[in-house]
Amino acid sequence: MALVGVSGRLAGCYCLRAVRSSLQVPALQLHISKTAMGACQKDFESAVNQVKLLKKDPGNEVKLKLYALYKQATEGPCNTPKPGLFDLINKAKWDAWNALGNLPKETARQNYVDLVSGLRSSSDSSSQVKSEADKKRAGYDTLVITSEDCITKIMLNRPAKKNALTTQMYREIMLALEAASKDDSTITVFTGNGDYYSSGNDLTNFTDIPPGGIEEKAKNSAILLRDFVDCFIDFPKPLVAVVNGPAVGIAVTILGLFDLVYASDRATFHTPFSHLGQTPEGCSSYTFPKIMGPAKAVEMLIFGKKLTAGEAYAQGLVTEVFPDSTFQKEVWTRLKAYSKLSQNAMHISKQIIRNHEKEKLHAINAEESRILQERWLSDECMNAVMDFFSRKAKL
Ligand SMILES: CCCCC/C=C/CC(=O)SCCNC(=O)CCNC(=O)[C@H](O)C(C)(C)COP(=O)(O)OP(=O)(O)OC[C@H]1O[C@@H](n2cnc3c(N)ncnc32)[C@H](O)[C@@H]1OP(=O)(O)O
Repeated sequence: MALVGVSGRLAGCYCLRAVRSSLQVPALQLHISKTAMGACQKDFESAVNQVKLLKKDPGNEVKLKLYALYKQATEGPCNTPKPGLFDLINKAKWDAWNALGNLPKETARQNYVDLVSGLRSSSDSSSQVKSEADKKRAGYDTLVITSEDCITKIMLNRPAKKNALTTQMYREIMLALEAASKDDSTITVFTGNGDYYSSGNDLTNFTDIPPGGIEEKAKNSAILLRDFVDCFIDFPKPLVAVVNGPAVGIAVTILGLFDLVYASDRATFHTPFSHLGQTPEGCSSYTFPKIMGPAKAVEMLIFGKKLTAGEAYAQGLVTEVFPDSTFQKEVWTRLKAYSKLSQNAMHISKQIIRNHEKEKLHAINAEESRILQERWLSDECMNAVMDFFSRKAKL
């Protein structure tokens, strides 16, 4: 379970700043440290700044060590009250700090400097190796993007986590869509790497709490969600989902904004919002009743009924279902043929079909995001996330 920070790789300074904040090592605290510093004060301050520049997420264990050493170096031994059992993040931080016992401030400072220096050298060497891969992936950590036969393929690439969508991933998808809207391709395709299409929102997104607390987290998440969905509403080219396996949550709702949805017969479609104390997003409160009629939409969006690929086809959410054994071959043959059609005619046709709904969709998206911002602060939602991570609940 990710106790602090974001799981997965962190691409840039922004993310690391967020991680650092979640560990409560703000730069403002440096003035406290100055009084306690001896000979290596400069080294320590410089190490604190270098943490911001690390390109790779060092992982929760290391982040906890950094936090503990920082607190020990600046405040001495831990003597604050132990957080409650369910305050998982603060308890993990408190445990890490408390474990340092009476370690002298000078030693903690030195250990902090040594730890950061080790992280920097491993980060430098791994970024050298990565620079080769970057040429292919064009700077995306969580997606594999390829362009071939006038088709840009955006593949979700966290198979070990069932392609659950982290905040980094939402941002990378927005960048990828922006790039695809301007490249030479005629069609843009979304698919997943591994056995899942996507298990939806990564629930660890709810555990990385910024200094402003959960209200700030909910507000930022609602903005990110709204911006993310807006990119799909506005995407100008034919957008195709190649649903290679089960799809959950936002990976399903957003399909209502795609132009074609091809599914393997292994795929399932599940929107368990009421199980999670949440409400529909991705404009599904509007697109699903429109696509499948209100009764079937309610079964999915309120009661969380999981559809097979065949059922999703019967409801109109899926364009066509293929046997899994021939899925990739059949779908890509079809898409390659489509991609040779007249580019401008396809794009203009999409505008004619979609444009008259755009304004409405943006308004619905804003409203769904606003409602979710409130939902994320509810006990129902928080308990559901806790249950998932304590292995009490799985879909
Ligand atoms: C900016 C914010 C926008 C928010 C928009 C809101 C969107 C709403 C939604 O999307 S709601 C849907 C949320 N998704 C879920 O609730 C799915 C939770 N996952 C599961 O129930 C199961 O993992 C499963 C049914 C998808 C797959 O079960 P299975 O037994 O086959 O596999 P594992 O559970 O062992 O999964 C392998 C590892 O992947 C991790 N994982 C899978 N999905 C998620 C997820 N959504 N969030 C976080 N982590 C996920 C799982 O924890 C395993 O990790 P581990 O190997 O480290 O244990």
